[in-house]
Amino acid sequence: MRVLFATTEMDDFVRVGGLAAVSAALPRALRSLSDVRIILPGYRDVVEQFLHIQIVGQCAALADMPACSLGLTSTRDGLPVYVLLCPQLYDRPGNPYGDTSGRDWPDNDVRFGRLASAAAQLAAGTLDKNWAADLVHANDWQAALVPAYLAWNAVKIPTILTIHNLAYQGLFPKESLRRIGAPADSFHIDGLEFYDKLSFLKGGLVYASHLTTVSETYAKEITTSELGCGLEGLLRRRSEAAQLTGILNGIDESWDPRVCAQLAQPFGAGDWDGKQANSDYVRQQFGLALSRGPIFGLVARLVHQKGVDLVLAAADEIIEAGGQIIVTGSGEPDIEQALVDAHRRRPDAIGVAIGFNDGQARRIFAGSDFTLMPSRFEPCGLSQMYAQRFGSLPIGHQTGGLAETITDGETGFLFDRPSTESFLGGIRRAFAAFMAKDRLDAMRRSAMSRSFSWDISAACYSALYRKALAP
Ligand SMILES: Nc1ncnc2c1ncn2[C@@H]1O[C@H](COP(=O)(O)OP(=O)(O)O[C@H]2O[C@H](CO)[C@@H](O)[C@H](O)[C@H]2O)[C@@H](O)[C@H]1O
Repeated sequence: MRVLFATTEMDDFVRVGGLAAVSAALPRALRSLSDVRIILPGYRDVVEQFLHIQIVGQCAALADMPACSLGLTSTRDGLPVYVLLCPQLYDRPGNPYGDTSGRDWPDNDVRFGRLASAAAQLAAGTLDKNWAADLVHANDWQAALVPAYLAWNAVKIPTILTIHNLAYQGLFPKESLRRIGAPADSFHIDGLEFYDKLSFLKGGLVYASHLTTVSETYAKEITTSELGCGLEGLLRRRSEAAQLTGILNGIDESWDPRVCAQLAQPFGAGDWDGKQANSDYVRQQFGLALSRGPIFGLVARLVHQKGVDLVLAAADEIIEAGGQIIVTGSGEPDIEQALVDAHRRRPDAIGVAIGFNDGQARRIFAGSDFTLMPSRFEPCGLSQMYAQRFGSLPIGHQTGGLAETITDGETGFLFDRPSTESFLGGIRRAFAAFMAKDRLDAMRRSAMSRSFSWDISAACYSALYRKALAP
């Protein structure tokens, strides 16, 4: 079975958030089950990392989308990667979605419309004379129009769209329709139109043969007005037609503190001196005061979803009770600034590293006793799984994937509502566990024994692919 996996981030080359980790791990987990190939935009950072890209096809210009070429290359371990080469759109500084100061590129409609229409051509077999896809697996709004371009070209290939986060929809003014060469009659309530705007995500929700999201809980939550972001009606219909499935993400095998080379000292369950060496390391690295109290880590994209404001509201109580806080991540400038201000107020107790570095994140999971995840919503969440493997007990809001991957009182703590009071309830329970050494030992062992392997998820996707091909 030939599968085209369309994405805009992949840990090997470029990452903004959790999508990059999934795009690196899931296709690899599926490799033994199918011929999976990735398609990625040829961002500057991506192209620079390859020594050789073989040009396999040419895409003609379409509306405002420039002509471009399609290259084929592979990762070090041999996973085929198609790279869409269009320097005019992708050869820019900054991240995949915006400039160096974090502003979205004004032509993101054209940038990701180009990706989607090229991916549709590739899947249909008209770009690379040696390859076509039996099925397309598109991810998030950036690739959500692949099923739409296939439908507009009357190509009948089954398509799966995975929603990693419904809150990002790719909304553009009506005029974008012409810029991306979409048929005028697709601007309709049963097509791309969303409150008089063009929604890339909605295109995928309407045209994909099957939808998935990254936990069963979130698959239910997005059919409600609370978390459906205005798309709940459509999602409810697709769910009722058995066309919306929740498949939990996994994490890759590198998340093993016994062999992780980036740690100050590797350690396994029960080797609490080894874990302590990692705590000493991060405490010193972040310039925190010497302390025997717990360290609370926060590794997240710094956006409203993640409830960083709740962490700031809880900070005084954490510190008064003898705890310290270490945060790393990047995101919205005002949230980054609020964290920097908190650090300036209490440099002895709050450590902040703005930016994202995988090694740094791993050292914080290894050195912290608890990981804070007061996300308002969380489709799946990866940090709480990384944290458990590294013996940092997550304190998470009972939502989405957090509710499925944290066992309350056994591998971490769940709290009911995304409010400071409810969150503090979870934090107080964590302090109590920290004081009871036997309980802490048992919880850490239990958390660290979780595998969160990709194998189960990969088997679910593979079964879904097979079903889509033979309905
Ligand atoms: N700039 C950055 N700042 C901080 N951390 C960064 C980062 N870039 C990458 N990361 C890494 O991404 C992890 C966070 O991933 P999550 O899955 O928790 O959230 P995200 O909201 O990005 O992903 C969305 O997609 C994933 C994948 O499906 C879902 O799990 C999740 O719920 C959904 O919101 C961190 O642990 C870190 O390792």
